[in-house]
Amino acid sequence: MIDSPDSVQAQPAAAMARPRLLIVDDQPVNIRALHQIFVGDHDVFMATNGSDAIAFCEASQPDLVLLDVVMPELSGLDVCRALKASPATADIPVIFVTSLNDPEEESACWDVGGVDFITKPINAKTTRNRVRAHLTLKYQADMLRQLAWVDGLTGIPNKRQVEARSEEEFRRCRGEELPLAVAVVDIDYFKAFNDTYGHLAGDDCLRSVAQAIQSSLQRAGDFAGRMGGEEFLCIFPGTPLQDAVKLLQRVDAAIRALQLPHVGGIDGQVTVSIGVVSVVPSGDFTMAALVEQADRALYQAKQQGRARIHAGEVAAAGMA
Ligand SMILES: Nc1nc2c(ncn2[C@@H]2O[C@H](COP(=O)(O)OP(=O)(O)OP(=O)(O)O)[C@@H](O)[C@H]2O)c(=O)[nH]1
Repeated sequence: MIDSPDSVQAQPAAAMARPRLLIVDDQPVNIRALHQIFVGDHDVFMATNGSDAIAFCEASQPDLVLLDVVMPELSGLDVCRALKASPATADIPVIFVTSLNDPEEESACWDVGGVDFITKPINAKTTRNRVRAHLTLKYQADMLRQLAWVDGLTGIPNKRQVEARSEEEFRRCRGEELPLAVAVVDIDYFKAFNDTYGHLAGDDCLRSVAQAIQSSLQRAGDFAGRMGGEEFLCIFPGTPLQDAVKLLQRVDAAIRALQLPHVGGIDGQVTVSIGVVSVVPSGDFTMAALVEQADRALYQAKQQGRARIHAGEVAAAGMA
């Protein structure tokens, strides 16, 4: 089962090459023993208390944590619980390193989300193999998540991810009575671009446009993805129509700034047409209907000459 994404972007596939381990123990002598086992082929980081461990995980996302159970202030159980509660750190596997020989304590380690145990005094070979097995599982889960949610060509969210997240935002905006703006961004005369410059150049163009769109969305909550072909969808939660148009002018400017030549295009360069609508979701109105209205607005932008933004009226729902 692959989790629904908070935000899944392309990740470097080299994660397994030199995994990043965090060792957490209040006793430096224990840290040293584990450090020796892994330092040759892992990047090893160390923390001597729970707060530092949590802060490190949030900031640096290690591939795996080796966590002592008994520590002053925050115990290993507290640390693991905190990591699992935060979407940013929930997927980091935690292996407990424990000298406890108590079934109840052992059970508590599973309950807070640990993936395995290593008992002290540690056996170097067992420790190595346990860590390797869990790193492999983590790597495979990351790969699956990426394949499922990230567009292979451009590295931005794919249609499935956009649909999952936009449904979530739609429900949230309906609950909070906020406007939700949706825009369809479509490259102009892209067939002619492919015909003139070739399919590989077309792929490069798609990657550049995707990155330009992505980097011009800066507000938390705004997101974009590739819906297929040369079409992208942008979602702006909590945004009335006129504000969405301003945000899209930035998107449009970022794409023009690429100055990608296109002899069959508008002004001799790659441009996009954009259709945008915004609505405070209510009643039976659906996300699919909102996207359909944005598509209609895109059609208008194409009809009016391309290389422009058309702000559409939303039928059958109050305008935002
Ligand atoms: N290089 C490349 N081309 C693609 C990809 N996906 C779709 N296309 C091409 O995108 C083109 C889209 O063409 P049309 O739908 O006719 O639209 P257009 O030529 O952009 O015309 P307008 O949208 O009306 O301005 C087709 O030629 C597809 O083959 C892709 O992944 N890579």
